[in-house]
Amino acid sequence: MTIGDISLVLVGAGKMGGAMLSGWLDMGLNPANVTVIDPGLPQEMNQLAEQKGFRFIATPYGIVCPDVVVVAVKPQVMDKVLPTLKSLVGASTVVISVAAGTPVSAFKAHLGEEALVVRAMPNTPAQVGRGMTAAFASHGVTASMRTLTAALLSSMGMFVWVESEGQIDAVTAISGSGPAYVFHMVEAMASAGEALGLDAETAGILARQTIVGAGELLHQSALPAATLRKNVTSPGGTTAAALNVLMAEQGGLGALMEKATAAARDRSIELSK
Ligand SMILES: NC(=O)C1=CN([C@@H]2O[C@H](COP(=O)(O)OP(=O)(O)OC[C@H]3O[C@@H](n4cnc5c(N)ncnc54)[C@H](OP(=O)(O)O)[C@@H]3O)[C@@H](O)[C@H]2O)C=CC1
Ligand SMILES: O=C(O)[C@@H]1CCC=N1
Repeated sequence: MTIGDISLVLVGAGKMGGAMLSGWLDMGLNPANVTVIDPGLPQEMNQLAEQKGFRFIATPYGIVCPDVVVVAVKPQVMDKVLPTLKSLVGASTVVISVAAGTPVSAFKAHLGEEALVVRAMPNTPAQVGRGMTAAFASHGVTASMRTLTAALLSSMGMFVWVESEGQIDAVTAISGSGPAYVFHMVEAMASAGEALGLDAETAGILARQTIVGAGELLHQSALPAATLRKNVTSPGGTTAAALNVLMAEQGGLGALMEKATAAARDRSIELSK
């Protein structure tokens, strides 16, 4: 089965649901086979539905056993949303949840023990085909369903399976939330540029384009990040002066990143309770 043949219901048309949907439509998902459910009927998604030709409705009604149901609502509303999905999930429907925290057991509790659940953790660069998604397939998900899930999730960037559900908490902390860390780096570099005397507009352009360029270089180059870093760093030069601060064992970025990602991982675990 190719992505063009999949019948898909997306529950939750917010930032992540919308990003995935844009990516999938660009990659060949047939809009005629797509239904999006979101009670708020957000205006932006309404316009996209009219433009692309998929069905956009407020409540799950008149949908029978799609190949895939993707759940992209906040973990906090999951207990309210899942009971409304029981009637549309068939024996061969794969339920792919992208929610942080919500465990497979919560899906089975609402949809039935036999429900075929995949927990996936994408990120918003999926919107432009540069996503990173990792997923865990629960008991009962067959090889062909894994293939179908992998086809869908790898269509929006890179995709890997993880072998235990617990690893999804770490994935969430690194690649799920990760784009926000990079966007914050742009903000921090722009502020630092202003502090060094650049005007706000120029500092913003320099910071943003530096991250864009470094990201594209990482994308196009086969070299490890450490080598690309060394290629910028002249001995005794300006980069080395900055890296002495950023790579300091005490108070450097490494220690800060460990602390930040541990906080994200812990929050993911908390959300599962
Ligand atoms: N944003 C990200 O980068 C990532 C998010 N995720 C996960 O994706 C999920 C969604 O996050 P995000 O997109 O950021 O959140 P958003 O709030 O942007 O999106 C959630 C959407 O679900 C809608 N919704 C609420 N109740 C229902 C319902 N009963 N049926 C259908 N839709 C409903 C919300 O409507 P309303 O606003 O009107 O309540 C909203 O449009 C979360 O579980 C999050 O953990 C995973 C990876 C990355
Ligand atoms: O912030 C969150 O909880 C979600 C999960 C990963 C990215 N956004």
